[in-house]
Amino acid sequence: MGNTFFGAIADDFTGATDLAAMLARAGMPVTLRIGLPQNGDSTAFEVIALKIRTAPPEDAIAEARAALRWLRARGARRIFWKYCSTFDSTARGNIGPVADALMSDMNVDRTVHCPAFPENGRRVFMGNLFVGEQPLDESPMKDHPLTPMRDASLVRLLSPQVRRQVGQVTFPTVRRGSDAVRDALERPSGHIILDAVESDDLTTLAAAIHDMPLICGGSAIAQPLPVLWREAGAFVQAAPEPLPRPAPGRIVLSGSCSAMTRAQVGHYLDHAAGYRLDPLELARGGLAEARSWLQTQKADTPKIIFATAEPKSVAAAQEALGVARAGALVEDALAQLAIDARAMGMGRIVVAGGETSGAVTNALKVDRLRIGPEIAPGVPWCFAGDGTALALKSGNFGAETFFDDAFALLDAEPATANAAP
Ligand SMILES: Nc1ncnc2c1ncn2[C@@H]1O[C@H](COP(=O)(O)OP(=O)(O)OP(=O)(O)O)[C@@H](O)[C@H]1O
Ligand SMILES: O=C(O)[C@@H](O)C(=O)CO
Repeated sequence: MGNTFFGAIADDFTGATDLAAMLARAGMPVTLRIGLPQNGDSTAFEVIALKIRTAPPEDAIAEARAALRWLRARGARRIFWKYCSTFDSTARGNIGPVADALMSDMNVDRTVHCPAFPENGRRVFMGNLFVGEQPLDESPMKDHPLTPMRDASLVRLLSPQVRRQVGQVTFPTVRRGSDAVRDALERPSGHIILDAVESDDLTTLAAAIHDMPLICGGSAIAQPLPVLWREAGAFVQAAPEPLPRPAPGRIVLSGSCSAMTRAQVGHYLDHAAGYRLDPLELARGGLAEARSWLQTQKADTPKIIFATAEPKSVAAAQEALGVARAGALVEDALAQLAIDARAMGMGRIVVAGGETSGAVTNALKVDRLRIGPEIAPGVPWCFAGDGTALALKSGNFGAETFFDDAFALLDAEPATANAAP
């Protein structure tokens, strides 16, 4: 048995950094692994970033199971299946199929699902997921390039994906407090969706679920849990360590087409040099022009390379090339450009988009990240072994000024990993 207490399996890379940020906020020394770890060492809080959100369900299940085996072999007693706070999934999965598989392997007959992240406007009321003031299916998530969300009812979204029953603990019970939630969780087995409207509701829920072996959801429910585990003396906490100082060169690479990223890119282009990638042109002419453009740039001036586009233009590229090929062309391009940027001395790299972040971190051969200061709720600076700083931004996270906020924070930061709040 190893010394791991908490083990998370995240379905994409920005989701993994988001979860790691919440644990770091709670003062936890968290290690973020990119892909299934190949080596034997482990720490008390492990987050494994996979890239399985849109993979075929069989592949997603196989990878999640392998991650579970790795974590349990190191002693993990709490497993967290981290998916998107906007429940991003295709009709076939992978939220449900992976949750079912983890339940079977762990031999548990119930788990909870809590995607709510009130600080970022994701709220669950009577089992319906809201983004800001809009139901999920009326929010910009309806136009997501890979996982368009066309329903807001979590029961209806999850039921076709799972073999077990789907139940609910709704808002009136949550507002009656942790004991009421605990009582309500005694009865049903299967998948139980939890309502949460404000961050206080997450604290209520955490007190009711902190001893469950498997928790599924967004990152926010993870923030109130460590304090409860620490009070119970469940793990030994390591001291924070200083972080490296990355090379000052900087670049933003954006493959996210979310509404917020579009606003952030627009804002940054007011004062940064920009190069737009178009999947149709990439298919025709390859990447040479973009690489040449990058070579003309100075390392430490603000710059952005982006495929970020309006839904109409994304749809046109997808129609011509197919969804997967359009996505892969952009991801491969940004991955190669990240390699070029790092070779040019850009040690501060902001990536927008979960799939895009997966492609970039894989290309940079990053296998482990330490967690630094949080730029915006759910987006921390992360530090690779060679000192490169990466901020992996979920599509809809951050303010309009996010890219400037990110670099300003790093310019100012004395940098200690996982400092307690
Ligand atoms: N102009 C474009 N046309 C077609 N596809 C694009 C275009 N730009 C980006 N893409 C693809 O759209 C997908 C965007 O997914 P990604 O996960 O990177 O962003 P996101 O969904 O906004 O972020 P998150 O998952 O963190 O919310 C990627 O596969 C990307 O390659
Ligand atoms: O939960 C979220 O919204 C994010 O961590 C995410 O998963 C985006 O890909």
